[in-house]
Amino acid sequence: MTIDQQSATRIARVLAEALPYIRRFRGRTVVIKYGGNAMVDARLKSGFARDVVLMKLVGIHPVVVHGGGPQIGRLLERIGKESRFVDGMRVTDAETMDVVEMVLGGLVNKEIVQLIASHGGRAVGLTGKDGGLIRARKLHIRRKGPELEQPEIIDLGHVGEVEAVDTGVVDMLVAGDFIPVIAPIGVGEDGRSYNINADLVAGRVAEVLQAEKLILLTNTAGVLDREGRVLTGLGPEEVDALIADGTIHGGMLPKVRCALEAVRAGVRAAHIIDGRVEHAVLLELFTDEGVGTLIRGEGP
Ligand SMILES: Nc1ncnc2c1ncn2[C@@H]1O[C@H](COP(=O)(O)OP(=O)(O)O)[C@@H](O)[C@H]1O
Ligand SMILES: CC(=O)N[C@@H](CCC(=O)OP(=O)(O)O)C(=O)O
Repeated sequence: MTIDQQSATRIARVLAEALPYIRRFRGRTVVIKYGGNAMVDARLKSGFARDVVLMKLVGIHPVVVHGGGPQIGRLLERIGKESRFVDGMRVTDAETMDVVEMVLGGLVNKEIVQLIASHGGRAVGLTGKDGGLIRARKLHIRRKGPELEQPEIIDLGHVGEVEAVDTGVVDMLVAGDFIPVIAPIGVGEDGRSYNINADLVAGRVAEVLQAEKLILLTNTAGVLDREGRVLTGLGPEEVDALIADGTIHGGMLPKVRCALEAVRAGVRAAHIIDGRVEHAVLLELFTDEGVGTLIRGEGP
């Protein structure tokens, strides 16, 4: 194959820009949360898989945690069940839990594993049940309305939060040059399955692995202000204010919360980026500008 002068110059420029980042991140772990809303078409899914395989090729260790909320919603709709969310969390009764487990642990997980395989990578799909990866406990949401004296406790059914992460199985896969692909299902002490928001799982996995980066791929350009502009360099105070005035709500709530937790707990950086942009992950990793919203820890 021959390449023309213009393409050769462009490739050389891209490589020169990427090289310092490749050197910096080699041997380090990057946790990528692949949201269901970012899995929109075959071209984008393929681009995502290619990026993950390329990272591995240059010596970075990607660990994928995926969502699949819209995919769960579609199957529930087919069986005549309505989806209901509280603060971005799906209310999950026993029947919904079965659907969640089938869609996340089966359909979506294996689709991503296969996508990575078709681009030359070796991925292994896991749920939090495999190798004792994610111990969960029931999540209780507390809400304090202006008219309430005591906070109201909302029962979301089989919705969990992460109690503990044992990354033994992930470490083993990474050491064997595999790419772990994790579905956000945890198991309680009682042996019950829990549906956990994928952002929360990604954040905790990144923490325990002390990842270089946590990258959350979603369907917006990042965290947006009321005028729709992308905000970046957000710390705890800014995030609190944006939640309080309602600018950040719904599905963006668990993202910003887990990103803040992760950077507080030692993950070097957390980013919320647009999964609808082709090669968004590589643009974030390997360009000076990066993309989307950077979440920072304490201080300016
Ligand atoms: N300030 C905000 N900036 C961007 N998106 C926001 C904001 N507040 C709420 N959202 C909502 O959060 C959604 C992303 O969360 P979610 O639907 O759970 O995506 P994912 O499937 O990627 O986890 C956006 O599509 C948007 O509707
Ligand atoms: C408790 C809870 O809400 N769990 C999520 C798990 C999937 C998920 O997080 O998917 P996205 O990342 O695509 O939103 C759900 O049932 O939709």
